This record gives sequence, C-alpha cells and structure tokens, in this order.
Amino acid sequence: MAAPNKLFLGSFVHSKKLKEIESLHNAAVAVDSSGKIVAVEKDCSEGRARETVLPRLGWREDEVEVVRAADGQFFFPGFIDTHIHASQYPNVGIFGESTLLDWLKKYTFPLEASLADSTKARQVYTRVIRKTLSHGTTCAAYYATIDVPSTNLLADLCHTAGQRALVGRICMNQNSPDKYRDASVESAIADTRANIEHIRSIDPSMALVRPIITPRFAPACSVDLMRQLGALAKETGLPIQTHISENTAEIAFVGELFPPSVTGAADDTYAAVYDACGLLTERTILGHAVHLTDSEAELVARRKAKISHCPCSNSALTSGAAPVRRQFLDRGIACGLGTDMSGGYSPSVLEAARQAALVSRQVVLSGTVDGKREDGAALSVDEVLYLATRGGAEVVGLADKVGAFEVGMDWDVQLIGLNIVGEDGEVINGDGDGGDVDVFGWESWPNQVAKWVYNGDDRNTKKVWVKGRLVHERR
Ligand SMILES: O=c1[nH]c(=O)c2nc[nH]c2[nH]1
Ligand SMILES: [Zn+2]
Repeated sequence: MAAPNKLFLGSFVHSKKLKEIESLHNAAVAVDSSGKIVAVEKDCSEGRARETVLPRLGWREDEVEVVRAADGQFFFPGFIDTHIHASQYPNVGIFGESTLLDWLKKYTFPLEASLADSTKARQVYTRVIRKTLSHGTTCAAYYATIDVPSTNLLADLCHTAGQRALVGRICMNQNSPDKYRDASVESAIADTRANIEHIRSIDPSMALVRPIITPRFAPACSVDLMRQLGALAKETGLPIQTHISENTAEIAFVGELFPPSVTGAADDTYAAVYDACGLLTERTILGHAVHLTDSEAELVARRKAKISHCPCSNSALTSGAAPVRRQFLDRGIACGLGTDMSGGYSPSVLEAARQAALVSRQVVLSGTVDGKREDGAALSVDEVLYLATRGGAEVVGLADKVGAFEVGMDWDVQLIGLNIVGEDGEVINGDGDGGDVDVFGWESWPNQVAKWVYNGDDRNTKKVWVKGRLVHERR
C-alpha cells in the first residue's frame, strides 16, 4: 500500500544559513506519498491548511495523515553524521589513554576484524542503526570494515530500517595487521567493486543507500591503491571518504611514507598526497583536518573537497582542536559534523554539535592555533546546528535534498520535545520521559533551542522520519 500524503502542523525550526536559524510557528508542511515536501505554509492554522492547502494539492481530507507537534514540541531537520564507523560501536567510550596510532592497533583493528563473523556484524550493525536513528540521525556516512559480506549487510540493514546512508568498505593494504588488511591492490579494488555492485542491486536509484569509496587513510594505503581508488571514483562518479591530518604523529608518518619522489606531488603534505592520487575531489569527505597547513586548506578549497569536523574524537584521542572558522568556514569549505564513533565517544550528532561549540571556545582560550590568532573562533548555537544539518547535507552531496523545510526537499525530520514546567514546578506536558531540558515559558525560541543543544539527548527525539517514513518513535 502506498504511503499516505501527510500534513505536519505546529512549530518548525531549521537553518536558513550558517548564522541564521529560522523558527516558523503555527505553520503547515505538506509531504507527498513519496516523502517529498510539496508545501510550506507560514501562519497557517489546521483549519486554513484543510481549506486551502489540501484542495490546492488535490488531496482529499480523509486520505491525509495529520501529525501535530504538541506543546513543547517542534520539528527539526534530521541530523547528518558525516563520519561514523559503524563497526566500532561496541567500543564507544573505550579508548583509555591512547592516541590515534596506538588506539588503532590496540582497540580498533581487532574489533573491526572480528566483524567478519556475520552473527556479530548483524548484532552490531542492527544496534548502530537503531541507536543513531534514536538520536535523530537520518543520514550517516558509514565506514564498515574490509569484509565484503558484512559491509553489504550494513547496507541491507540501513535500507530495511529506512536510514539514509553512504556505506563504505574500508580499503587498507599496508601498515595494518596481517590478518586485517587487503591482500593486494587487485583484491582491494575487486572487493570494493563487489560492494558497489551489491548496493546498486538493492537500491538501483540510490534513493536511500549509496556506496562510498573508502581508503582508510594514507598510512594504510599504498600509492598504487590510492591511485586506483581515485580512478574508480572518477569512473563511477561515486563519493570518497577518508581521514586527513588528525594527529601530529600520523602527519609525520605520511611525510615519511610519501615523499614527492613517490607520489609525484608538489610536496609531501597530506592533502598533496591525496591530490596526487586523484582522491581530492568535490565529492570527497575528509574526516578531521585538525592540523592542515594554510596551503593544504587552500588546496582543499580549490578542489571543493568537504570536511567532516569530529570534535568528540579530536578531544578524546587528544588529536587537537580544529580551527573550524579560520581554516574551513572563512575559506568557504563545506563543513559538517561527524561523531567519528568510536574515536568519538558518542553516537549522537547533538553531542558533536555541543562539543563543536565548546571546542571552538577552547580554541579562543588558547589564543593561537599553529601560531595563528583565533579570537573569532567561537561557534554559535545557530552555526553548530547548521553544520549538523545543512552543512552535513552539502558534505554528503545532498544539499538540494535534505537539511531544511523547503519545497522539493525530502521529509528527513525529527520531532523534538522539551519539558514544560508548570507553576508547581512539575512537568506538565509530554510522556514523562522528557530528559533534562526544562522550559519555564519565558524563554525566547532561540533560547529554547540553545537549551536543547546544551542539555538535550535522545529523550528529546520523539519521532524520526526519513523520506516521509516514520523510522523511529520513542516509547
Ligand atoms: O578517528 C579515526 N578513526 C579511525 O578508525 C581511523 N583510521 C584511520 N584514521 C582514523 N581515525
Ligand atoms: Zn574516523
């Protein structure tokens, strides 16, 4: 049976641009049976919507499902996690005192290798999808593992659960454990193609799930492998995801492994290595980019590559504080947020947004990063929410499809609910499961949203839709 047309009524909050959140109240949004937004009406009561909007769309009242945001609730675009390792979910919060290179060896490679066990992979991936949906993540750029069947399974599970996803089989053929690496460049390419073919078979139009070419990071890939993956991206038009300049020891290692004589690049910087291999494209998502030099940032901007800012991970693994405003935003580089779970300790993009705001304040406090003044580094609530939604949409190549309430976009949305506190100090609305965000009634809308950003969690995410389909409901 076809999904019904839907009419959403109440308050809607979304980013118009980087520094501007818009809130629409007493508004109506109509979503057709394919999940597309077909009308956005400001100042529109339910009665007016029924009298004017439905007839204009040619919809019969009794065929329309009406969803109302109750008091204390508002619709907000779904979050986009631009960098998340589905395979590392069991390790969230487990990183001890390690930093990137020893963390990979001690915690990460053994766990990822163990997911070649299909029972374990199904258990972990099923849980990751449920968990991220429950936190409002409607779209995720996932890293899986090198294993083809379980990476295919992750794509299947996303498709079935209705989560929008980019799913990448990891490529790594050097500086990796003997039992967890691609045996050869040829097998890495063949396995990547097999994963691409599988995803094409389950979602030929890539309406929900699409493949993403995934060289893990330069140290784990030979120049030949990176070149062939660059060529594959060109041949297929598919996006690419990888890590860049996360940690200073990693950057020094890249310099040792890839002198210009090996890559043919102009210099031995991390960005130049990827560029020489055809991996720096307008469809490339670069995770971290904490320590880019100015000339690397300029190269990234020229190539129109995108950046996934991963503040939880950068702090947890003591990688550093990315100078987001100076290096990315002021240069016009598209930037979104990544949980980078489990380098990051949380599956929540809201937590990543909160940490993006806090880390940017640490950048201000530090006075300088890499010798550059950072006085204007602080990111506002409006800005981090932009990165979590519209910014992320641009990073994953879906800027015209998701991230806001605009006619023509898909209904990838979460319903947020906050506690309303009555005169007796008790919560007077909702399901008794409203979390930590208490609203007293005198806060402006921007302040209510700020309270959610700094104190909210999955208890505030009441319902989640992707392409108009209800994919999570909090019970
Ligand atoms: O945060 C990170 N997580 C990873 O899994 C990884 N692999 C290479 N570089 C990495 N960084
Ligand atoms: Zn990562």
